[in-house]
Amino acid sequence: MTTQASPEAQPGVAGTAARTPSGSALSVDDLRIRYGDVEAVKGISFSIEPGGFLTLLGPSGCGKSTTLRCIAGLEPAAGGTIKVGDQVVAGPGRAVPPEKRGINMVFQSYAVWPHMTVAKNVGYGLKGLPKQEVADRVEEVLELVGLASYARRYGTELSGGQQQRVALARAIVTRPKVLLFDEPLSNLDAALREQMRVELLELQRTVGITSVYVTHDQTEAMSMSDHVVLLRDGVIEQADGPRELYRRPRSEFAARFVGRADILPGRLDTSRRRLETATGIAVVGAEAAGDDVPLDAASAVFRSENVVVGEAAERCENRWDGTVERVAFLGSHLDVALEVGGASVRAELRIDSGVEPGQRVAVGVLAADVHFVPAAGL
Ligand SMILES: Nc1ncnc2c1ncn2[C@@H]1O[C@H](COP(=O)(O)OP(=O)(O)OP(=O)(O)O)[C@@H](O)[C@H]1O
Repeated sequence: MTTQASPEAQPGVAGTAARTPSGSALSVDDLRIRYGDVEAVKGISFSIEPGGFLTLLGPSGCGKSTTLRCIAGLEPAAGGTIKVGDQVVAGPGRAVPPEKRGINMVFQSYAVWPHMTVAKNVGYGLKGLPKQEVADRVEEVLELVGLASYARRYGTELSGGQQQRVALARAIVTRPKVLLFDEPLSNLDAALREQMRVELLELQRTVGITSVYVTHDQTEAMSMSDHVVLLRDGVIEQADGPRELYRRPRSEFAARFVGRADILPGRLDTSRRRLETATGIAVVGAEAAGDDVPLDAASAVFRSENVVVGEAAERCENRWDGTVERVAFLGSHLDVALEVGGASVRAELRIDSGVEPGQRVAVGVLAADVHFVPAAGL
């Protein structure tokens, strides 16, 4: 498990196993959450500086939503501490109620009240404030989410994307310290989802609100976050900046979960830069494997888009003879399955590469694109 912030992690967010650093907008330290005998979250720690955008990413059941709900105060913590700014909102003998945490949450189901106008939906959380102030603040946020001209519409008269914007406006109008998002875009179709991703991030940057976002969609996580906390079975598998997580996954699980990876298990030699598979394929990397990688149970990892064939392979330190097994046309590229010395390698090739099933080709990968992780199962 890695909880170190990477050198290229953006300012604003830190994945860390250390005690809650001062100056964080939100910090979670050794958080544990139980459902009866089942420990759903097993001691996770991370923190976000003001204005940061952190994503909890992972497969179904890894504990993302449970963690988010616990931060919101909707689930009790069985151990550990949650702080919003300097205030402990959950900790030994302490559980601040959800409405007193200074946190708002945006859900997958927009929960927009159909019988109320957009303005009433958004202003609901401001009850008790002077009428004019409510009107001004509602107008201000509706402007921000691009719904200024929809104030008098009813919830039933809105599209899915517009409802999600209302939900967003309602969540920010009370000016919470932290905003939580639970898969907010998953009910939208692909095109709208992409558009909303951009809009949501722009809004987050404009308002500068500290955000925690839950998704199982790696594209969403990579494109929106300063920092990604990848969860697996209730523990942190890797906490890193999105680029670092993609370029340097620290495990086979992380490599497979984020992007498409080729993974060749084998033994490292003592230089820790050269691996040999059981079938005798040698794979060299530009950098030596880290100390956490056992010599006799390592895997070489590289991205499918970094695999080249034909003449381009001549430039690569890793050059193997291969056979094209399958070619699938995916619009933007070809997904090509290759057999290389008994191992399977996937390549993403240009659509004009001219490869055909059965063809013998030179297959290449630059050493700089290879790195080593512990073989799975350890
Ligand atoms: N109310 C509950 N009672 C018992 N177990 C629960 C409850 N809610 C969640 N769990 C269990 O806790 C674990 C984590 O669930 P959680 O919903 O946090 O996962 P998730 O990563 O958000 O998954 P998904 O993407 O499917 O929502 C799972 O094993 C789940 O079965």
